[in-house]
Formats: sequence, C-alpha cells, structure tokens
Amino acid sequence: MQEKGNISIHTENIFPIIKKFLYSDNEIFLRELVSNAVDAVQKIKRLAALGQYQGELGSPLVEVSLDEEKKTITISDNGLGMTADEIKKYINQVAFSGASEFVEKFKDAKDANEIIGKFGLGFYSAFMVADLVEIQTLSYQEGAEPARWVCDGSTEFEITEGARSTRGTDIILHINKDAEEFLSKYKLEEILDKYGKFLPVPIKFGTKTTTEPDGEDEEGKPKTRQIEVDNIINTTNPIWTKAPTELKDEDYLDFYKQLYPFSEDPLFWIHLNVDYPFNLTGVLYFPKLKNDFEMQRNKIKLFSRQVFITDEVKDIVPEFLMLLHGVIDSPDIPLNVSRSFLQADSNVKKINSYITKKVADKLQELFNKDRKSFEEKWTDIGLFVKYGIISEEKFNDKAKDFALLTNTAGENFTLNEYHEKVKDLQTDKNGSVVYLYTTDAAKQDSFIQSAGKKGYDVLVMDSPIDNHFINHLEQKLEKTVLKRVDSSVVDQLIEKDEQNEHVLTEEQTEKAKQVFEKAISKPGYQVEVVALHPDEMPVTVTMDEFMRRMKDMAKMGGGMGFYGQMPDNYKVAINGNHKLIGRILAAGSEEEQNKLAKQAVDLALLSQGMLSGSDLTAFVSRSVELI
Ligand SMILES: Nc1ncnc2c1ncn2[C@@H]1O[C@H](COP(=O)(O)OP(=O)(O)OP(=O)(O)O)[C@@H](O)[C@H]1O
Repeated sequence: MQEKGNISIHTENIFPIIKKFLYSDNEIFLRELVSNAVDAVQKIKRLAALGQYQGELGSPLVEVSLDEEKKTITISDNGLGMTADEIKKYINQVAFSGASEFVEKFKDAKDANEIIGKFGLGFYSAFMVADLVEIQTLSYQEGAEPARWVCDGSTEFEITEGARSTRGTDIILHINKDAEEFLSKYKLEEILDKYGKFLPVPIKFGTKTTTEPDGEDEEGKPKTRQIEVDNIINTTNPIWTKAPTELKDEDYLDFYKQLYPFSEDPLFWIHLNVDYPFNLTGVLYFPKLKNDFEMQRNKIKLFSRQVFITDEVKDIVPEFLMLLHGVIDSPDIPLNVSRSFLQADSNVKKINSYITKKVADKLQELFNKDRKSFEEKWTDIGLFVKYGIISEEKFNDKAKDFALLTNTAGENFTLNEYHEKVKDLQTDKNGSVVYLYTTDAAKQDSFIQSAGKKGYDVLVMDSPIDNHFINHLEQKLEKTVLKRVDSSVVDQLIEKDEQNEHVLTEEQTEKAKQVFEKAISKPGYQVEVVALHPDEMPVTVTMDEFMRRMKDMAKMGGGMGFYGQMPDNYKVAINGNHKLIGRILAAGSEEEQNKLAKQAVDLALLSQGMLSGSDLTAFVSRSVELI
C-alpha cells in the first residue's frame, strides 16, 4: 500500500488561517490532538456499548510522550483507529466533517451529540508546531491493516503501510525550530494541566514515584516501598458532570479549593444543568468579594465537553456576573471564533439569559428559605445584585423582590418594605417620598443624628456601585427621590408645608448674614438664615444634592465634564434659633463678631471633615486663643 496525493479543498488557504486567526495561541495544538484522542477512545466505547465492536476494549487511555533527542511529541490512544480510507476521508478532506458522518451513522444512538467533533480543523493545528506530522493507526474494524500517513505541512501527503500492532492511533509531531519550547517536560505538563485537567479519559504523561505500604519489618512496624506508577494528569469525573443529588456541600467546597487554592470559601453556589435548547453544565460560585475587583475577574473557566477552552467568558456570562467563579461546560458555544461572532451567536445569547435567570432564581430561593443568612451575605451579594439590576432589565424584574436596602442601624428592608416604613414621615409637600442616604456614615454623622431626631431613617449607600443604583431607584420607583443626608439642613431635606419661624428680627437677620459673609470671605459659599430647632448646630454647610451628584458623576468619568469644571458651591445655613447667633450679634466689636462667626463656620466644616490645611491651622490657633 503506497499512495501519494494532494489534500483537497484549498488547503493552501486554510493553513495560514489556522495559523493566524483560528488559534492565536499555538499551545492549543496539544489540546486539539489530545481531544481527538479522547474522542477516539469514547467512540470505541460507544461502539462497544452498541454491540458494533466485540473485541477487547482494554482500559481507556491517552498517552502523551516526549522524545527530546528525536524532537518529537507523540499523542497515542487506544481508541477506534482509522483505516487508510478513513484517513483519506477524515484527514485529507479537511472540510469534510468526519464527525457528521459518524453521527449520521449512529444517529439513533443516545447522546450522539456528545461525540460530534465540531470543527474538522483541529488536527491541522499540529502544523503550528510541527514541520512533519505522522499518523500511525490501526482501525478497530475486522481485518483492518495498519496505516501510516505523513505530511510535511505542504498540500502533499503520503499514505503507506503502518507499523501499529494494537488498535488505536499515534500522532507523531516532529517539532519545528520555532516551537522547540514545547520539547520540555515542564512546558507540556503545564499545558496538559491547563487544558486537560478534567478530560473524561485518563491522560498519561510519563510516570511518577509514589509510596505504598509494604508489609512489616522485624519489629512489626509498617514498611513502605517506592513504586513507579503512571502519571495521570486528570480527574475524569469533575463535579459538574455529576447530578446535584449525588453531591454534598463538601464536594462543592473541595472543588472550589482545587480551582482556587488560595481563596476563602465561597458564599454559595449554583449548579447549572440544562440540555434544551442548548447543552450546558457547570457550577458557579459566589465568592467573598475583596476590594480588588479586577483581580477577581476572569475566574470562570469555560469548557467544551470537559476540554478547557478559555477563562475569558465575556458575552457568555452577563457582565454583572463576571466576578463569579467556577466552570461552565457547553459544547454549544462556538470556539476559536472571533468575539463579534460570539456576541451575535444565538446560543451564546440564550446561555447568557439562562445564567441570568438561574442566578436570579437561586437568590430568590436563598432569600425565601433563610432570609437571615441572605442578609448576612448581602454585603457581598449586594454588589452583584445592584449591578445586575442596573444593567439587565430581566434581572431587575426578578431582583426587585429580594434586593435589600440597609439603614444606618444595620437593618435590611426590601424595596416594598422600605417604602412602607418611611412613607408616613418622609413624604414631602409634593407627595414624593424622600429616601435619605449617607455615603459615609462617619463623616456625615452630625446630619444623620439630626435626621434621626426628626424620626427620619437614613440608608447606607457606600459601595462603589451605589451612585448608579441611586439613579436607577429614582427612575424605577414611583414618586420617590433620594437625597444625601447632608444635602440640606434637616428641615429642608424633606420639604413640608408648615414653615418654621426663627426668633431674629429682620434687621438682625440681615446683620447675621453680613457678619457671616464677611467671616467666610470665599467665593462659592451662599449664606442663608434659617429656622431650625435651637438644639441643631448653629451653622451647617451643605452642597445641593443635584450639584453634588453631577460632580460625582463627572469625577467618575460619566461624561459630565461641564459640572466637573464648575466651582464647588455650598450653602451655609445659619440657625436663627441658636443662642450662639444672638451672642455673636451682641458681641462688643466687629472684630469679635468676625472671630466668633469664623469659629462657628469652621466648627461646621470640621464636623463634616471639610476643614484642612491652613484653614485648619488657623482654626486651631484661634481656638487656643479663645480658651
Ligand atoms: N486520534 C484519532 N483517532 C481516530 N480518528 C481521529 C483521530 N484524530 C483525528 N481523527 C479523525 O479525523 C477527523 C478530523 O479531525 P479534526 O481534529 O481535524 O476534526 P474534528 O475532531 O472533527 O473536530 P475538532 O477536533 O476541531 O473538534 C476526526 O473527526 C476523526 O474522525
């Protein structure tokens, strides 16, 4: 048997595509060839199960071996092998999908999908690293002859009689000069570990030494001995291939540790399992969030039939769940294709919304089943939920029932509960319910206290996402506005019909305004005399809610450049009912008035963490003097 020929279907055009576009990373040749070997082993098992192969199956095994001297890497399997005709058909006719014929032939078999090879190009990735590729193979078919195929990466090939005496295939790669880095045991081990750690057939790479018990010595103590065993690099039944009912919490936690050895235990997990209208299994974990979000992205590993593909799951996993950890396995995600294609793919879209729905359902279930524990985890979960609420309408529809608002007392409320809680006291004269919030409870403490005295409740909105969440709430909730607790003096936070009066005469009011304007003598501060309770602070400095929000957005790069450039504008509210104001007005000299007014303003700024630099120094020395 000797035959020479040309590989059909414009192979000349295909090689550069394989090299450049399909596989940006040439290490994946090993993934492709090992996957083919795994497929071959699974196919023979299937044939045996269907009664179409009666011979000895042996233990399924794929072996990767390295010969540094000969500069070869060999991938061997005891799968179904190929006849010379099959080589011509499956290997030579590149675009002819061998798998589709296989499926056609066994289409009545259950799980035929499982064995579809999707691309028909994987084998040729060998030429990314080899300048000569040889196949030695013996088919399972009765009376089959061993066959050998050899190709140097041009469009010419040669088929001759082969040397293999047992069923299966060896793919021998003669590694080219540019790819010699792969002729290293460590490099291969690393690649196998990356792509093959969870393949469904044992993958052997060399041997390793282990210790096993070896009877007892003369004194009756147990003895051990060292033996060489196959170095199997993979776990063939990772947890996502099992049914949730077979698994205990420890199994999920162990698997998490295996994937992320240095991480704290996750908060909870979701086992994904769907076979219609697409195939997908996996386990997604909610990690404990650290502040360094960037570090926690790209922690979801994408597999296709247990072959690791990538940890860039953008588009497949909704953006707001990118901080989740775990694995997703789906043969229905197109691989090796460009991002834009992936975005447009209808399966990818379906998978994306499936994951969104599953996560929402799981959260709802946790909330319903054990609200206390849900609340305890809220600091971590809340970030996902808020992000999801803002970015995905469908998620919002579900999440609005379990999203929580937390107040300064640490109590949690659903959106409906909170509305009920505050609506009586916190409805303004226009009928809008005003939710008060703090972004920094320590800094805004004096305002929180004042609000508290009025019976108002204050929410804590201090996570990085709350800025956006606040805007979202205002859009979604009917007749509801949110105001930061320090955006006005307490009486003006929630405007009511009744107007309070202060005790100063018109003349005194005007005088007080002048004194304070002079004492401040800085642009951007607008002085106003207001009627607050005598126990409230004599002076309060605030920034208007709208202005502050716009400025915050500008700082975060929200396209509000105009507001970013506006000077800071503050309101200085003088409490006409505070006895200190009367004292200032009654002070002996103008100088004395000025000093006291300055002191009162600085105290207000100090209590809000707004006093620093030379102003702070001046305040301290003035205080010393006054004592
Ligand atoms: N080790 C092997 N044993 C038996 N047949 C093989 C082996 N490797 C490749 N083949 C045959 O060659 C065909 C083409 O392989 P190739 O890797 O190019 O495409 P594929 O396996 O169909 O798809 P892909 O690997 O891209 O998912 C396979 O479908 C299979 O029929």
